[in-house]
Amino acid sequence: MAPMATSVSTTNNVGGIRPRILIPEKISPDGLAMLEPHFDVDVKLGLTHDELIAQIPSYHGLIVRSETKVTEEVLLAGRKLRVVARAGVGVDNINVPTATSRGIIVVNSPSGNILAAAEHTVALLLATARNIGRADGSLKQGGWERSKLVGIEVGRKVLGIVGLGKVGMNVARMAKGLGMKVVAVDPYANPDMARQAGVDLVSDLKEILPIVDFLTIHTPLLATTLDLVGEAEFKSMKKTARVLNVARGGVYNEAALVKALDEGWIAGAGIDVFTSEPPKADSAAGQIARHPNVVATPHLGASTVEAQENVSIDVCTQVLEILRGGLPTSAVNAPIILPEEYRKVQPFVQLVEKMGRLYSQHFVRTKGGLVGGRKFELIYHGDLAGMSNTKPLYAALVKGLVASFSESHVNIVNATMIAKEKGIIISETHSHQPGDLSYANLVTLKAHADDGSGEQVIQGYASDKRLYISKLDRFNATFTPEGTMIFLHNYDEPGKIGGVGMVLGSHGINIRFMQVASLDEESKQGAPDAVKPGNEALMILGIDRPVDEEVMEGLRRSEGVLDVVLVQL
Ligand SMILES: NC(=O)C1=CN([C@@H]2O[C@H](COP(=O)(O)OP(=O)(O)OC[C@H]3O[C@@H](n4cnc5c(N)ncnc54)[C@H](O)[C@@H]3O)[C@@H](O)[C@H]2O)C=CC1
Ligand SMILES: O=C(O)C(=O)COP(=O)(O)O
Repeated sequence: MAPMATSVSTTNNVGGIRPRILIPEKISPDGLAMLEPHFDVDVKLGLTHDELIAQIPSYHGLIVRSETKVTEEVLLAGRKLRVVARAGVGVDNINVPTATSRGIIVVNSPSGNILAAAEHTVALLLATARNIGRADGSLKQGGWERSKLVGIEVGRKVLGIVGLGKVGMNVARMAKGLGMKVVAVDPYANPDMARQAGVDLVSDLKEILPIVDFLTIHTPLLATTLDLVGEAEFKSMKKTARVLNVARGGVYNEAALVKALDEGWIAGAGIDVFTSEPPKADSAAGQIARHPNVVATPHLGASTVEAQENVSIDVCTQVLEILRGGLPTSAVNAPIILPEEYRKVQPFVQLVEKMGRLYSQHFVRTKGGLVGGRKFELIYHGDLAGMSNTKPLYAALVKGLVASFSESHVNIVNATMIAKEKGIIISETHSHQPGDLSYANLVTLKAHADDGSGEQVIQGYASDKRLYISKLDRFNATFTPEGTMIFLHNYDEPGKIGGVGMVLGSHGINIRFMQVASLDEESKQGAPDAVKPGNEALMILGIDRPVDEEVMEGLRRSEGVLDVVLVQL
């Protein structure tokens, strides 16, 4: 079938790069309307896996439900991808480890559809108890079967729940409302919440299997939950028991379920999800879907108008935020950071990244040092010292440090992994010393070298959203780290500025700003005779464009110049 393409918006931004978002599944328009003004949103339903791989390279965002398999191949082909959004809960159709290693943020909507899923579970519970599917089918075929379709009541019956998470807990409350006794197994559940909901929490699935009249599983599909209920488990259940699955195909072993139904080990099942969707006719899943004692639905748990609106708005809000450089509220592969925390830390994210770039270009060139294999210390002073979630700052430092020598796209998702790969060790210190408060928020970056080249220091602060570097190694300065800059280490003698101005002027290079930073007090006193004690300075020049080696050589040859470094920030 040819893919159906609907371009919700195709206009481009002035100046070109307008992020593109691909949507290969039906997503409620409520969220998409938020994206249209900012991005090119292409809804292309019915793409095959190969078509998805062919199309993904030009997209920055991908929004899916459960049908699209976001495999390693798709993620590797998605060279521009920044975010994969799952408009729902389960991310088992997304290769999250690959996304993480590529720095792609995976977001979901953890609670937008849980009420829908819980209600669908209850719908299947009652449908299996009262043979609703068969009765409806028979009547539509012209039948009028009453005695064959006698059901059972659910009130006063025992419901076993495996996985007392968001969906499981909602099912528990609804079942209590139906007058059921509820028992649950979940090693990570909150016992107080269970008690308050009137649920008996037990530690072992084996304990509840012989006593339940209905069993429902609400765990994600993990290695530990695959085939949670197999032949042995079905055999230990009451012959009158019914099982429900609105979680994921595979938590009940499908072949064992067919056997349990055929052999009469249990009485029936209500199944919404299958190991392969749609189930293949000759597979166990297909047999389940067709079985007369099964009420089957085609993965409809989240398919309500309300749930689809919720999940669409939830994930589109996050996609918007991420593609504008912000952070999501429910990333599957990134730490959670609250919006107000992020607003506070945001200017420092830029500052710390610049400090990392400055380090890797300035110190590595002047001292012949290394970035990889080094130990760095980030020290937060003033108000920043009180921040508990400094993960964005950590990530920004890794990004700044590796930007000059690596193609890696570093972000909050993969920063720890990339730092580890490069042998960069970063410790963070929250300094509460009163002496630190010359600025409200100050960050110090220290690099400790094992090779004897000493300790390097960069200090900076942000004020009114402007960034400043206030110390570079032994020099006190105040400059804005941006654009192309030349750092010229020289003897502090008259005539230096004129000489440098002449060299740059003769090559037609404009100086945006210039500053002479002097040695800090401690260094003035301790300076060795060879460098004329207290007589060193660091000239910092902001220039309007990158310069070539000839200009740099000209500067190096100028009288009294010790060292010249070109830095791009
Ligand atoms: N059919 C559908 O359309 C929908 C299906 N779902 C699926 O429902 C499932 C549950 O979703 P939520 O409740 O939102 O997840 P959740 O993460 O809130 O809850 C899962 C619970 O399972 C528990 N658990 C994990 N391993 C366990 C084990 N071995 N034994 C017992 N408990 C275990 C966890 O402690 C957690 O409390 C997911 O697989 C999700 O994809 C969710 C929405 C719609
Ligand atoms: O949210 C989930 O986990 C679901 O299974 C819902 O899947 P869907 O978005 O309806 O394809």
